[in-house]
Amino acid sequence: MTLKHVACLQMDIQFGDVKANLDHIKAQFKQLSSKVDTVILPEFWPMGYRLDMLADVVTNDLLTPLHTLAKVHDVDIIAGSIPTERDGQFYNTLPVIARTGDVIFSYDKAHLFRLMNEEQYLAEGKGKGVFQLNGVSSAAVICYDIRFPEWIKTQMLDDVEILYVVAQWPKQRLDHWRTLLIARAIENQVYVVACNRVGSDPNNVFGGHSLVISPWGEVVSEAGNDEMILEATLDLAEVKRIRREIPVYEDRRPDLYQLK
Ligand SMILES: O=C(O)CCC(=O)C(=O)O
Repeated sequence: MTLKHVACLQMDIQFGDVKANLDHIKAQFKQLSSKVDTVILPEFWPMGYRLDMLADVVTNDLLTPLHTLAKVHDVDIIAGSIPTERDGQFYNTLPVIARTGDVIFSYDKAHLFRLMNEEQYLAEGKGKGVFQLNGVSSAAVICYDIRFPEWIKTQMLDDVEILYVVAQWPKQRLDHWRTLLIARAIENQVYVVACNRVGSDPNNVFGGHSLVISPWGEVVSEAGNDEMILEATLDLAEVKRIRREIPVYEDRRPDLYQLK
């Protein structure tokens, strides 16, 4: 299968209101076109950056309704992120839910964003975000992670063709968002599918501009500042074509790279 049709749910997130956010997502799934095979949600969609609520939010069963949405709509879901708790610590966790309803993978945000106090509430993830989805080698990271090209490259070396990014990226640094995402697409020759939120919370205004970028760095589709569903078709044959044209993976010189 070389064609994929993705949909980013660029939504506003009600601060601390898990039920309202889940209801909104359920309503948005009813608006998807019949072509969509993969849906992407934003970071921390259950409650936004209401980090003092983590202990309360983790008591909600958020996966069961997502399993149902995946099965009923016959789509895979890159489920933004939700808070999880393990061994007495909270994580910013991105679950991947297959259309069968199974959680096939989950990734914990590796780089915690001090500007939003994440390090005071959350533990750092330790594993890569690489998984297979319907035979396509894919990766997923969360927001601030895109500022670390060596982290992204580490994952792309597993033959990744699509990089999913889920975010709550503030409007005031929207130029960084676009530039970093386009650079990650060009330097890794991958499709980038990035879902941001809109709206505001007591501390930030969020920038929207969810993006789908080709492995050549062209913007395939871009949202504005409003709530919307951003749909786009990816032709994965392009990844192989571009890697043949400019063989950056073969031309790498890891013997020269000292990143410690
Ligand atoms: O890196 C940035 O400017 C934004 C990062 C961010 O908002 C986050 O990781 O939640």
